[in-house]
Amino acid sequence: MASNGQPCLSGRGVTKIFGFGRTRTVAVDHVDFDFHEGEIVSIVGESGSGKTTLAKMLLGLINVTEGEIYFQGKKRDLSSGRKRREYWRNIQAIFQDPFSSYNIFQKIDSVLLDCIRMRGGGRLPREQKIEMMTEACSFVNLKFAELTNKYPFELSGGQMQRLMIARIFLLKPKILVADEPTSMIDACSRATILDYLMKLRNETGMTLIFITHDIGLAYYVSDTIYIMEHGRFVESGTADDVILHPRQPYTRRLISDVPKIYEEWDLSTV
Ligand SMILES: Nc1ncnc2c1ncn2[C@@H]1O[C@H](COP(=O)(O)OP(=O)(O)OP(=O)(O)O)[C@@H](O)[C@H]1O
Repeated sequence: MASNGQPCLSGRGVTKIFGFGRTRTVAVDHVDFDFHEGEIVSIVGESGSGKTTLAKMLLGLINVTEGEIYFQGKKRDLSSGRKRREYWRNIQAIFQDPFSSYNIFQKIDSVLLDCIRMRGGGRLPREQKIEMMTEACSFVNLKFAELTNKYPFELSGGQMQRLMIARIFLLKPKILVADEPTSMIDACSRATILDYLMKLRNETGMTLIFITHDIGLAYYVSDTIYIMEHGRFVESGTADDVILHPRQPYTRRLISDVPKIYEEWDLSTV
């Protein structure tokens, strides 16, 4: 594990209830967690298990009904606009649909300049900003010079996700929540995106939280895995512990849906 052992984001009894009476849904039910600095964590569960709701609470996009979230050891306080903006400097997200992640009227230059501004670099000389944007694009193998004056929708889905990672490269948050970031792109781009995310973690030491239904992907990328069923964490531990020695029937079922998850591929039979 690349973690240095300090919990960066923790939760105790974190719960989210939507609606009242007959429409009442307990989407996340008293979950406890400790995500450490530099750690890659996956939260794995089937559709409707509460993963996205938990991700939104981590990001401070929706309120917690019950329980507490701690950021760097202190109770998280999002009670004012200033505190929320400060928190969002530290935690960022990549969502599954790159097409809906951009404002269609905003050119790529402006998307990246916003990130520099958010990091306090708004008054830097133009040449320095261009240098920073060029570096961020080349980190994900995009050429900034070819992107200026273009709109994100002129890129492919895979290129848009890479641009998302270039944004994160500029923003350098302490925590990145990636909610099914590869589910809408082809298999080849998927491996590339995962590799860039891991490279980014290695270079910046950020905590990476993957939200996914894909336990195979979780095993490939994670230090730690949390298994979510009906809003609860039913099992958690190192990726090897959870995948090689699953204790819960639910985990075993998720694993059995991915044949040969941890066996070597025998290409001689193909
Ligand atoms: N805004 C909302 N209002 C009411 N119920 C909601 C709301 N958002 C989510 N839910 C319910 O909470 C439960 C958990 O949903 P959530 O989207 O968190 O699951 P998920 O594991 O992310 O699923 P998926 O993988 O399909 O995105 C579901 O029963 C869902 O219907």
